[in-house]
Amino acid sequence: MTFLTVNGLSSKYSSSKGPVYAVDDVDFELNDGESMGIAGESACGKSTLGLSLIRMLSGGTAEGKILFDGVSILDMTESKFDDEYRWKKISMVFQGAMNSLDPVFTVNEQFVEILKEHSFDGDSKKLISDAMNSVSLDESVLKKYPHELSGGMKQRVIIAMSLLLKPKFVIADEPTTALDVLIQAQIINLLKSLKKEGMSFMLITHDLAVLSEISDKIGIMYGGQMVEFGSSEQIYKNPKHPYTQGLLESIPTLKGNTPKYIKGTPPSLLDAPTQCRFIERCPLAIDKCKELPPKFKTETGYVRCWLYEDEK
Ligand SMILES: Nc1ncnc2c1ncn2[C@@H]1O[C@H](COP(=O)(O)OP(=O)(O)OP(=O)(O)O)[C@@H](O)[C@H]1O
Repeated sequence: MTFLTVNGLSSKYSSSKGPVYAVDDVDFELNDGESMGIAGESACGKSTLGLSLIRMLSGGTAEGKILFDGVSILDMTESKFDDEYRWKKISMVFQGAMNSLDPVFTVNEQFVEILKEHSFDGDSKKLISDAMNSVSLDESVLKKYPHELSGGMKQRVIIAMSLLLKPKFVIADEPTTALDVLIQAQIINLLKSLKKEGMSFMLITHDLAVLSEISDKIGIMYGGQMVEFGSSEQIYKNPKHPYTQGLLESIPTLKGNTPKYIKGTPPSLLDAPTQCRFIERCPLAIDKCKELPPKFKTETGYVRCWLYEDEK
């Protein structure tokens, strides 16, 4: 069963230079138990997509359709969304959040504070203990202050906080960035085991290699658009968009192949898209690319590239 349907999602910020088109006309679907990876270069709209889903765009607005278990969450009042959805059904691990744990409170005090904010009046000890267990942290950690924890432990605490109210869907924005590779692997394994228990993730990262482990589906973002969406198997084995191909070729391999890089820089998001966003950097660009490509259907999703027009 599909639990998340996103259709024509566009999110804008206002800035002194005019609107920033951070997410433009994004579509995707996720079924129960499925997880999704979002990859793309810096500033291509990945975090904005996640923030749109949890309705936490500061200084921004989102339009389009987001159906969560069949209910349109963009049409709902803020108080209904806050009471029933945010943190309870959909939660988010914010980018760099492990550095924002409050240094003067113990881990337990920070958990209790979250529950207070949600006016939780049930068995808070059990809820906190469940969250700690789900991230394999010993309960002795609850008495510690953030400075007494390693980076990996802090990140687990942050993930435990996002799981506290037992959400179905967790958006994890760069949860492994700034961690060493062994700790990165631990965090990915943790997400994998939570996924086995039925939780769905949206894992946002620059790093396509990290996604392969837990994503059933992958969305590749470029210049605010999801330029390709499909099953992770298809994206890895048969990437269609020249940007996806370039991104995959830029992953270093142990075989010693020199990783390629994509020349040039991404477009400014201050201009609304009128042509293919990748045209300036695309080795396969044709005249038609001066028109904005629609989403062409692929075996498992879609690609925004004129090269696939005839495969409609
Ligand atoms: N609050 C804001 N106000 C104005 N512009 C913003 C705001 N937040 C983000 N942006 C702009 O929106 C665009 C997309 O940013 P976003 O953080 O979503 O990208 P990202 O792909 O997550 O980047 P990174 O990988 O570096 O985290 C960028 O141009 C950014 O400068």
